[in-house]
Amino acid sequence: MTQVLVLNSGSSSVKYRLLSIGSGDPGGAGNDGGRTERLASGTVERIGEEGSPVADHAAALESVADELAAAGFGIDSPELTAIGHRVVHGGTDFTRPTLITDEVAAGIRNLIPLAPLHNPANLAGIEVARRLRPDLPQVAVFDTAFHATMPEAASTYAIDRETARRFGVRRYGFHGTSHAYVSREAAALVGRPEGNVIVLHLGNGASASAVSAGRCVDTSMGMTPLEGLVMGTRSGDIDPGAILHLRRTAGMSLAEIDGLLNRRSGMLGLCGDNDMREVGRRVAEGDPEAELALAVYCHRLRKYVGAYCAVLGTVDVIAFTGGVGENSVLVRERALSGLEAFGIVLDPARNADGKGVISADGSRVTVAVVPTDEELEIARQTLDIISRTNRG
Ligand SMILES: Nc1ncnc2c1ncn2[C@@H]1O[C@H](COP(=O)(O)OP(=O)(O)O)[C@@H](O)[C@H]1O
Ligand SMILES: CC(=O)OP(=O)(O)O
Ligand SMILES: [Mg+2]
Repeated sequence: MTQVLVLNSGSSSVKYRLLSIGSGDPGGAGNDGGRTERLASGTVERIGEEGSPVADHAAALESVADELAAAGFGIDSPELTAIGHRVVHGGTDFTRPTLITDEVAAGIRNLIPLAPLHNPANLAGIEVARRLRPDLPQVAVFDTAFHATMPEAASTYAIDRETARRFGVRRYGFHGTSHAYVSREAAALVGRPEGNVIVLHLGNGASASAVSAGRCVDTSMGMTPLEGLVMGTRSGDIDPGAILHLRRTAGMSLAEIDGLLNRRSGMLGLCGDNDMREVGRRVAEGDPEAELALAVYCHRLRKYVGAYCAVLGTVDVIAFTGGVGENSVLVRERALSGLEAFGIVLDPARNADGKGVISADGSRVTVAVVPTDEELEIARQTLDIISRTNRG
């Protein structure tokens, strides 16, 4: 048995999970034959927020170590084999899980301008974990990796080629660990591992992907995790002309525009709440601001579903995942309403239940709720790299 600690350091939280993984499962895809056991897990939240006891990521990692110790697992345990880290942006340099060295850490640091909300947090987690356990192999698993196989037609922005090349302006895509895991699970659910899948990962950040035979062919996030769907605090798609207008005519600084689009937009900007549970409550009370916010959110989602039906040609299964995707009956219902002509028909009772298949028996496309498990996927990929490294 080997133990792997997975750290998913977000901008304001650190999720951790300690897993025991049987030696027969060195991390490959597919089922783990029940050999994987969750020993401990948790989330340290509200990092750096006003009044929070957790000042920064270093303090958060100390809390993680304390919580593990309280559960009977010291972070200094000799049984710990490796630490796997989620890293959001891998750029073009990192398209596979990578053993972390000083050079790799520097590479992740160089990518901060492309993911200013995420890479600093990921890096902080890596630095503290390496300080606590310099003896252990630590592996970075990149959100961008799964999307590296996107066709050029999907990854290329239609701007001057030379400028794009010089400054790395292209589409990378994110949440790849989740899209990889969920698309595989969804394809298996309908017995079509080579099938076509649309994954809707709806968390605080949100993205859609179109996956064919296990390969990502398009995704809604782009060069940064700002493009695409409406999110908790991010705008998603917006006319770049609007940004020029805010700069030129409204005189906003780039920092102000950055703050606007990344932190004061999305559901928060539209209605003052970024928690979909609260939005749902307000919609039930007939609150017009919340109603418009939900309408914008679901309209954008429906557009991407339609677009990815076109990109894929045929669709076997649509999978909802992430905190909103797994829990919001309302979002699933609104996003897929009116798509009967596409062969997409929900079963209201199954949708309300929200477990597994939620489409009607006659629906040509299967719709399912598929809980994501980024931590398990990161643990598998971490062990996979380590066993490869050990084999030479
Ligand atoms: N029961 C629920 N109904 C609707 N939304 C929910 C529910 N539970 C959680 N959510 C939403 O899930 C979102 C967080 O999703 P999650 O995947 O945990 O985020 P993260 O991107 O931080 O991993 C929040 O917007 C929250 O409102
Ligand atoms: C890339 C991204 O948006 O991640 P998260 O959903 O964790 O913010
Ligand atoms: Mg998430």
